[in-house]
Amino acid sequence: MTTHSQAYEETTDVETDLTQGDDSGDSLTGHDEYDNELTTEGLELEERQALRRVVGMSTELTDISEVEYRKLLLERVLLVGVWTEGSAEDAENSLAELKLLAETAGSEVLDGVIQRRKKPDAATFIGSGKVTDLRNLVASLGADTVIADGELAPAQLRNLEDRLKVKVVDRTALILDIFAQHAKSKEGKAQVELAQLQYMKQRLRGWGGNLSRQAGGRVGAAGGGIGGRGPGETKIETDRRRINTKIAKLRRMLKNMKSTRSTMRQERRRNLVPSVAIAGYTNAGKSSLLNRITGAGVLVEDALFATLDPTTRRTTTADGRVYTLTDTVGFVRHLPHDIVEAFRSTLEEVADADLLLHVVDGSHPDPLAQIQAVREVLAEIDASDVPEIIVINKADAADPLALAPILHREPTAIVVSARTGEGIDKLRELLEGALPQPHVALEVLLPYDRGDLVSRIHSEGSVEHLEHTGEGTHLTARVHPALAGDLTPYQVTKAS
Ligand SMILES: Nc1nc2c(ncn2[C@@H]2O[C@H](COP(=O)(O)OP(=O)(O)OP(=O)(O)O)[C@@H](O)[C@H]2O)c(=O)[nH]1
Ligand SMILES: [Mg+2]
Repeated sequence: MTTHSQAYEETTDVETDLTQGDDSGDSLTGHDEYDNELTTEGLELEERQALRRVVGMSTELTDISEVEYRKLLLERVLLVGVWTEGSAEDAENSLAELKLLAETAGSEVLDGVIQRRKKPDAATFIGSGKVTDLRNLVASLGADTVIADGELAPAQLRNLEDRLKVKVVDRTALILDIFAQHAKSKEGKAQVELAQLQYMKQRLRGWGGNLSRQAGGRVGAAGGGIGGRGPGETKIETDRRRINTKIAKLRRMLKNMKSTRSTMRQERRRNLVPSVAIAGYTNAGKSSLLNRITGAGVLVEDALFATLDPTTRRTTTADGRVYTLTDTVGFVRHLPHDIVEAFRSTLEEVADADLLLHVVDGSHPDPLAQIQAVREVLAEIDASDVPEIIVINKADAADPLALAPILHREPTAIVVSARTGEGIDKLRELLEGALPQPHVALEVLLPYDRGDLVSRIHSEGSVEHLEHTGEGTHLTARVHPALAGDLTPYQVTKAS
């Protein structure tokens, strides 16, 4: 018997009953078998309460341009998951992560329940009989929102809201909400808004269906004008049109921003400055690592998705070669596709890098799953071919025994702690060795009045040997072709 007491201190009988058994539900055929598992003793008394109208339900889209939807106002939430595959522990980890996400979004998690099913119910996500029990639980806890650990189809969302009588939100909407709260730059905000609108557009039917009923006989939406009034369907059509217009506008805006960004990138390319991107699961310590390596003061927070805007810092190798290090948005399991799509231009930073520091939280209960999830996103943004160094962070907090399986799977991984500095020197060494080497190897003798060229070799190339002689500075180095051109007059011999 497994319980969720780890993640949810206030574990109820409900969830323990739902997590019986220890492997995938092969023997389970239909949802009816589950309908009596949820024990609800003592909940009958709450029956009447369950039907009460919960404050904060009204989420009618009055003005699309405000993306009202962004303000989910999740307050007292109940989490619900469907455990379809993997171990009980995996299912619990997933719900524990959902709890972190919900808290990051600013809500108070009252409880979490998991139902063991072969697959989510097509109509109601959890078994249809379970919905009644869930409604009782919602009522007894006084929850105002239910968050489903997955992506709900519009019909599932509508059905659940109808029956639970509280707002229902899925994992995707929750992540979008966090992104909306954290986006700071103009580009970041536009990207999130685009993702939200796309998500909302697909669900307009579901939301609209509920909303038109909620709106009752009210006349039209504010700003809707003559065309905006009338029955729900018409309003949905109006909303859809407005959303499409807004989406097109955001796309244009982002396209312009993207070209600025790629100009900046091209500039770096032209100067042949190697670029290193720090990628990894959210909260793995990417920003901390950037700070530790470069001394940058990037925001570090024990929150998911603290960083949405990529920060690039120039720094130098031990031998003075300049490279850039970019901190990026964190990844998460099932990162909503709309987000990946919207953040594509930001994520191109990763795909375009010469080297990837893939940061993993060594103190996390399931670091290998994190690595897997990150690699899935990397593949989605065509970054699978970028050379990668796996950096297992938080060594100070991790159980050394827990690190063994990761090192076994990823033998070239390096263990560090951005907090204590452990392993950082070794990481720098590894990183510097993995930077692309300039192609042209040469040997030059530079007169002492050409100190400018000596410093260029240091910052743009890599010095293999340096000696001060009577006639000037004698250097063997590798440099990029443009610099090699400038050095030709001083060349002693030329290797290939
Ligand atoms: N114990 C320990 N905690 C760490 C270490 N590195 C980072 N942290 C903590 O982990 C949390 C997340 O760190 P961040 O650097 O913000 O992580 P991030 O990967 O940038 O997170 P997002 O930007 O939210 O995706 C913070 O509370 C850090 O203090 C470490 O080496 N050891
Ligand atoms: Mg960060």
